[in-house]
Amino acid sequence: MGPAPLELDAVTKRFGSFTAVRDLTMSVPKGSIVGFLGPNGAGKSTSLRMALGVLSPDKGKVSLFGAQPNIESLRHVGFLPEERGLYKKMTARATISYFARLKGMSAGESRKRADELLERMGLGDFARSRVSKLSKGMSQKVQILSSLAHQPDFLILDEPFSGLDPVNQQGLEDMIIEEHKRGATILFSTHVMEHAERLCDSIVMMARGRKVFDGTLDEAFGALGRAVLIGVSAGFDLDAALKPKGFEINERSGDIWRVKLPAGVDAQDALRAAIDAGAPITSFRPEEARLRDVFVSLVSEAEAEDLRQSLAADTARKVA
Ligand SMILES: Nc1ncnc2c1ncn2[C@@H]1O[C@H](COP(=O)(O)OP(=O)(O)OP(=O)(O)O)[C@@H](O)[C@H]1O
Repeated sequence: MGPAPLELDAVTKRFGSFTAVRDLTMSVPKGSIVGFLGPNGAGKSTSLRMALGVLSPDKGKVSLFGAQPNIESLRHVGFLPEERGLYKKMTARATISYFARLKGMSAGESRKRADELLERMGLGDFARSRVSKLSKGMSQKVQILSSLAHQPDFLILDEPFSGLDPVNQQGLEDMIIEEHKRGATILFSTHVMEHAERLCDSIVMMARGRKVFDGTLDEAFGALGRAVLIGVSAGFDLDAALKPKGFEINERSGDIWRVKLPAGVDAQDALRAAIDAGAPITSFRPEEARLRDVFVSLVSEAEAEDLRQSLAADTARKVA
């Protein structure tokens, strides 16, 4: 099986007194597609830079194919950086073939591969156009193709979907699936949950430099808990009616209430309890959890925890 493409073991990265990544442990197993999620500033790009050896961690250990990132292991990696940048005067074809050659492909092979990839991404007619003549989305596609032209074993894509329209986002999803079928392991960062939902085996979620979740999609939905949405006629207090029956309501939108389902209790039980309590029910729908909900819930928990810790630290300072 060989070593995992990537293992981060308790890595921490500080910039001055600011900790961008704190004690992050994660693993990207061979053959997986892992989504790396988190809001702006969560520490995703910093972690990916450490994975590639562009930044060194202040603490902890990075292992790329079983060793510290080095020239040999990096040949097997394709990387799309968050900061985009291509040589404006080069043609699309020359750009892709140049990056493939840097990673060891022969000149002839790299040109053939560039043509193939440009055709596949709908850019066949622009193969000989200079990058300066391409639209923003087109040059983004050229940059993505440049990262995978040498058929890497491990693809690390930092926000690959940003800057692409919905049709091209779909094209990129298809390409990621193809790369995976070819045998590549893939790690990509995003804050668009839908891509992760469709593509990933597992996800790692970050907030404020800390890992807040690491597991499969099913486990992520499990972390959120199940719920049912019950609509009642205006003015009825469903919370007051269901609380004595052991149900908890944490959200409400107009007259639609989100009733949490404790373990072992299903949606029908909540409906029955609401009817028994005399609720004038207008609608009933078991909630279909989305990754977006899990994300919002875990990120807000992490933010609340941060706030609690800083208030506690403030109080401790004042007392001292
Ligand atoms: N070289 C640096 N010097 C100082 N601070 C930095 C540096 N690089 C990143 N940071 C800070 O570290 C934090 C994490 O940044 P990072 O780019 O890793 O987040 P991210 O999760 O990739 O966010 P985004 O989705 O916005 O790209 C941010 O607050 C950022 O300002």
